[in-house]
Amino acid sequence: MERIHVELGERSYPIYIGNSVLSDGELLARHLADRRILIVTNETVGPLYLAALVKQLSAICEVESVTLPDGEQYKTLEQLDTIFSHLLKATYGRDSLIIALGGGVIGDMTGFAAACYQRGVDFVQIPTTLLSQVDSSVGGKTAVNHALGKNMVGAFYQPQAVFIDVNSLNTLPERELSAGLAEVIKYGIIWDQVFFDWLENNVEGLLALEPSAMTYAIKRCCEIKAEVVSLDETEQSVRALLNLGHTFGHAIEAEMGYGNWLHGEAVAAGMVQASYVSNALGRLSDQQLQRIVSLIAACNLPTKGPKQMQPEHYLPHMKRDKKSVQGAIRLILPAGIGKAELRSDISQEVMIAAIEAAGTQS
Ligand SMILES: NC(=O)c1ccc[n+]([C@@H]2O[C@H](COP(=O)([O-])OP(=O)(O)OC[C@H]3O[C@@H](n4cnc5c(N)ncnc54)[C@H](O)[C@@H]3O)[C@@H](O)[C@H]2O)c1
Ligand SMILES: O=C(O)C(=O)C[C@@H](O)[C@H](O)[C@H](O)COP(=O)(O)O
Ligand SMILES: [Zn+2]
Repeated sequence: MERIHVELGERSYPIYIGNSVLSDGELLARHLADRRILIVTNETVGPLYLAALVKQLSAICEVESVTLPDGEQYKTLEQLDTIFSHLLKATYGRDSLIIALGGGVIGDMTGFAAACYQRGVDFVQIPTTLLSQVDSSVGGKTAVNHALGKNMVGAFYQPQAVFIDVNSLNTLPERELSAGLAEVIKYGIIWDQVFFDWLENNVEGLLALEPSAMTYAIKRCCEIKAEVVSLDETEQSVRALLNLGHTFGHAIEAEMGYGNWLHGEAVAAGMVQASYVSNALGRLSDQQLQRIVSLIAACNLPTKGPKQMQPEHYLPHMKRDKKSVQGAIRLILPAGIGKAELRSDISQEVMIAAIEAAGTQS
């Protein structure tokens, strides 16, 4: 069992990574005993993992569950209300604890519900997708979508603990595994060239769910995310680097209709588009650009934008991005491999040229 510490003063918490975390009664009891717990899950993950978790928890606490519909299109205020209604009808108090059992959609919504319910109750993340294990369960960004933009209504609200059971990936569809690898690659590009090199040499093992490769990748991503979040919890500076590819990617998700392009797929294409901007500025060599494109393609991820989107379709979304200042778009751009920078001096012409250079799907 691996344990990573997220250092945030009184909001610090552990991340546990292992292959039997969900059946480790002693570990769960350490964090959850004697609490009144509501598990939030969805109609796909519930049938797979809810019964086993409830069985463990029933021995140590009072537990109920609520099951939401599955999909990015349900990451809405309406579904949040379903959680609140359940909590209120069953008279959950401020001493309650909410568990997110699922991928990033369930994690982001449950975290936001926990931040809001009676002005804040404890919550724990049990992420079951690769993407949520390497990224969304850590760091306390919680939110729901708005028709006009991704994650536009939310809060920074940290969990009490994160329990990552690598075995849960065995039931994950291949497309979702690839989507998670997009955020894995992101860490290599923005922070750790050695990790990027390692990824190039271990793609096959990761796609085959080889346990030691997968556990290492999840651990390294959580270490990097914990380090970045500890330095800058509320994205005043360095945390913005975790947004590589997201200004373009969120535009794709919103424009294409939530759920049509998976978050990881949109981020993959967005990282390529951002890399073309860097290349045009002389901050990323042709060879480095090609390595990024090749690694993304090797993970069965898109390297080009959707054929339905012309460059001008991106811009209204990009202007609403949360990193924008007074309507000016700010981009995270690779500065070589293993390093990235926040740039606010990129003209829209350069952005459009990069989207065109990256290409659109045929
Ligand atoms: N808060 C953050 O820092 C952060 C970081 C990255 C992404 N996100 C958000 O996370 C979301 C994407 O998360 P995601 O990729 O996990 O998508 P998701 O939550 O939609 O899960 C993907 C699919 O896999 C299913 N699933 C989950 N676990 C499974 C399992 N073990 N076996 C079989 N099926 C399983 C889900 O039901 C869903 O159909 C987006 O909304 C994105 O904005 C947030
Ligand atoms: O944790 C962060 O910070 C991130 O930016 C991680 C991203 O992968 C994630 O998609 C996040 O939800 C995007 O944040 P947003 O502020 O652009 O909505
Ligand atoms: Zn993301």
